[in-house]
Amino acid sequence: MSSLATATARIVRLRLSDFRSYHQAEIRAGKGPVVLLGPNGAGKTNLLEAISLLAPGRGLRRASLDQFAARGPQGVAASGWAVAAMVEGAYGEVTLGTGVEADGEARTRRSRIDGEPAGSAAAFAAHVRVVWLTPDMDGLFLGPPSERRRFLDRLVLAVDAEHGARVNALERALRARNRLLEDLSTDPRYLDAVEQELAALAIAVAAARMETVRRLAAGIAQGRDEGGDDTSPFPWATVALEGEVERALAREPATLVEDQYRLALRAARPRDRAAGRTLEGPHLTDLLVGHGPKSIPAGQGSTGEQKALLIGLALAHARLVTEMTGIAPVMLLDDVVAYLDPERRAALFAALDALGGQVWMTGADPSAFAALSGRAERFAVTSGHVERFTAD
Ligand SMILES: Nc1ncnc2c1ncn2[C@@H]1O[C@H](COP(=O)(O)OP(=O)(O)OP(=O)(O)O)[C@@H](O)[C@H]1O
Repeated sequence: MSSLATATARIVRLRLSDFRSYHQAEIRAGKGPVVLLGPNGAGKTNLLEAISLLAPGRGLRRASLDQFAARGPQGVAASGWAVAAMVEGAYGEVTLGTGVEADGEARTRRSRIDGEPAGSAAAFAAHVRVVWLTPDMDGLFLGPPSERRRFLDRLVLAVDAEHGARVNALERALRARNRLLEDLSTDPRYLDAVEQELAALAIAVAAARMETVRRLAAGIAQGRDEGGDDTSPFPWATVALEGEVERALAREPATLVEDQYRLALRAARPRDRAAGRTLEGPHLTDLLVGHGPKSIPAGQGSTGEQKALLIGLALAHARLVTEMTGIAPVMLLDDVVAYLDPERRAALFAALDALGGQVWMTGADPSAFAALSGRAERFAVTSGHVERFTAD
């Protein structure tokens, strides 16, 4: 894409303390792609997960806070944990830290920028953006819409750090409405108030998702215009949203759609009370992905085609993040390379080079990264330890 900015944000040092399988670990990375090598269960994904906590949210496994603290041999968890990354970026060097303080009074996650308290990891977005692809995503196109919604919200979050707060507020408002509906003695005015807030949040969430999907689709179209052809190893995708509110927003002004949705909620109270949940709204939206060259829904492609499509989508997303933020994101590719044939591997490495951001990849077999020859920074990961990979 011609408009790609050249700024990058690289993690030059990553430090973990009592995080997952690590008591203390440090990685110093240079300019090349980082390759983490080790057998299954060695702790490679744990390292990527630590980096993913530099992005807003709960990281690439969507783990709860108590899962991060390292458990000792007796299963006793450390009282705190920390991830700290020195990032070399547009504003020079900055240290981003996140974790739970040991023996801290409240067991809440705190974030710091150069030692100063930051609101949350969302504040890191000015310094670094992180995009990831993990084996968990393999079933994305065949799985339930909730998984694609989560994937979609991550896409949005990478370009709009406030999106997470918006989605959480929407979920809270939905829970509040469902609770009020359950109680037959609820004063309808309470419901009016909750539904008003719910409608405003729903429209904000839907609009943010639509904007990201529109930009993503435009970026994919531009990539095709600039020479991406239908025989590319990572096929271009069609992306669209399927939902009532989105359909209305495509036609009508947001204020009108908000009113309509609020009235629809009011009219649907008996139905939703009987169902025990709210049966209409962007909390049920689906992300429809298609295999562009084949003109079929993504889920109808072969396993390999779905994987290739997902990689193509991740690359398109990383380009979008670069275009919108001016900084190429750090890309985390967990167990992606080993499954590709040599031609696709080479194509992936070339696409990552073109993106220009820092890449962290994992694999069990060093030969899968041979095409990177001397450029990659390789580390051997064993249970609880990371060191430079030396065996050749
Ligand atoms: N809180 C924790 N404390 C201690 N160990 C943990 C904790 N959470 C996970 N582990 C351990 O980390 C290991 C898993 O690490 P990880 O998922 O990073 O492996 P991996 O190298 O990516 O493996 P694979 O190649 O199979 O994907 C497991 O042995 C698991 O028991």
